[in-house]
Amino acid sequence: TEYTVVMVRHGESEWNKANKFCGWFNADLSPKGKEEANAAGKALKDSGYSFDLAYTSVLTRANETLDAILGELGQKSIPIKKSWRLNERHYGGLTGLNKAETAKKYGDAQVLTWRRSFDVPPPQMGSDHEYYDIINKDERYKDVSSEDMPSCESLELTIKRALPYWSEEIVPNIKAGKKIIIAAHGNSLRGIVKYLDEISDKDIMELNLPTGIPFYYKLDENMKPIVSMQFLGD
Ligand SMILES: CC(=O)Oc1ccccc1S(=O)(=O)Nc1cc2c(c(O)c1O)C(=O)c1ccccc1C2=O
Repeated sequence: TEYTVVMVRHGESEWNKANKFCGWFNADLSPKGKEEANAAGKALKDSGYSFDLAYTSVLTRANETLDAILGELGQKSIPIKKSWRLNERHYGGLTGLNKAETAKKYGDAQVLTWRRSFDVPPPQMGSDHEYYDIINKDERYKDVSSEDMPSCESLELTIKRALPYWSEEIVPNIKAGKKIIIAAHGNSLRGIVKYLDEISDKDIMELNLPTGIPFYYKLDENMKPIVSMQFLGD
């Protein structure tokens, strides 16, 4: 038995364009990001893909990417399951800062440490942070327990909260024979990919998934990759 699952990182967001840490801030796709999403849908359509079930985060940029893809496929009626566990990494107090502001506020050495660390979180987002209320009071998180709600995340913590969703929610549906697409974020998809291909902590930090280009895994009955991270159009 062989299962195919498709994954795609959302297209460029308005904050990516401004090189600002976005994380759990709910930025929209930029016009370019929308174009990327449409192109992803066309690529999947041209390759003859169709899906029974879709997964995404609770963030609009991923939801819009999925919506554009399903629109291209004429499959807007399939069930879509959303979870905060597929959200982007939470950048805590860095949320909203751009490169210059980050370096100015924390210094290049600290930035370099953060960039190179798998388990070092950025500073927490305090309740005085300008984006604290818009994130923590968002309806999207009404069912998330307060101990699950992060104030910042290392890549390690991001992966730790994403993987249970893969194993407990997505895998059973793959095994049930559902054709699945996951539209999520760079770091939540890193978690799934790291687990599937048994990638080291060090190597996963080198892996930057391109935006808006779908890739698939072919998995055997034990969910072991037969084909890993095959990008469409390759
Ligand atoms: C390409 C770019 O301008 O990246 C930005 C964007 C905003 C701030 C800093 C930068 S940077 O040029 O220092 N590069 C840069 C900086 C960083 C990261 C990163 O992946 C990166 O590429 C992180 O993952 C990261 C993770 C957790 C805390 C801080 C950083 C961080 O400070």
